[in-house]
Amino acid sequence: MSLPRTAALSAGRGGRPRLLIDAPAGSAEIYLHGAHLASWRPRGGSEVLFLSRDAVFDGTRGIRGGVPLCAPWFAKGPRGDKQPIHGTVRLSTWRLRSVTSRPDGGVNALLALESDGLRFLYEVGVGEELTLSLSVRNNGDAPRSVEMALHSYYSVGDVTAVTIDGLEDLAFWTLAEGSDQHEPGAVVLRGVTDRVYDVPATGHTMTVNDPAKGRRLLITGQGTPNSIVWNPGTETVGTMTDLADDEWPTFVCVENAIIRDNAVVLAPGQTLSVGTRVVVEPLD
Ligand SMILES: O=P(O)(O)OC[C@H]1O[C@@H](O)[C@H](O)[C@@H](O)[C@@H]1O
Repeated sequence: MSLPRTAALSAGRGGRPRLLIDAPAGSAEIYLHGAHLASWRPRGGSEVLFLSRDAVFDGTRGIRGGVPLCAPWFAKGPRGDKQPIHGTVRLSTWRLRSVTSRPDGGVNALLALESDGLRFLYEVGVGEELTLSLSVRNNGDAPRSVEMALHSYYSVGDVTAVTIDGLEDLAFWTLAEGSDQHEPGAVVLRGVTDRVYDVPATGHTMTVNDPAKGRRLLITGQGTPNSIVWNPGTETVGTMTDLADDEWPTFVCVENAIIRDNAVVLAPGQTLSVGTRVVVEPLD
């Protein structure tokens, strides 16, 4: 496979193969382990994604930060009986299928994975905007239940000062508060936050306002009727060996997903696609 001059395959952290993209419209780093986007910078801008300094790159677990892919299930699956947590694809080594330059100065990278009768394709569009498109096809001969999440970790200046627009009055559930919770106004993160929202599946935008970095992130889902907002806070950060104790204020996970009651049963030959688009703007 030939690569454009704006991309190179090389050994990254832990000697793991990763694709480096340095194109006129933006740069990125994608590990083949988990098809894990670990970095994205629009040209002239700063890093958008969070990556823990304690992230593990030995292939035994998902990389803490960036954009882990959760599939073919999320957490322990719709019935709570699946392992490993968040599915197998973030632990699998993907194949790089193609890397192409775009006329707008961006680059598209396409990765593929065949796993347990499912064929995954993942396109990462790197430029002034970030586009992530993940599809799964049931290549087996029996129906398969599938969940997927683009588990994005965004770098923020101070998570306690962050507000998230676009989720006001939408129903969410948490383990602590139960289901069908509602909150008026923007989401403010106070302590451990782990919410699953029901949102319009396509074209719904959430805005992460980050005054400490002076920017906002506009995150728009495609085929994703759930959004997850997660930050471990001081309460749970200590239980995580691949996240440093002082890092929780510096990121927020805002995930586009299709999980739980929205899990899809794919007939043989059927495909399910989800996506996310991220745009960075200065905060006025
Ligand atoms: O530690 P993991 O498996 O990467 O999961 C991190 C978090 O991922 C979030 O999506 C979940 O809602 C949280 O419950 C979970 O703690």
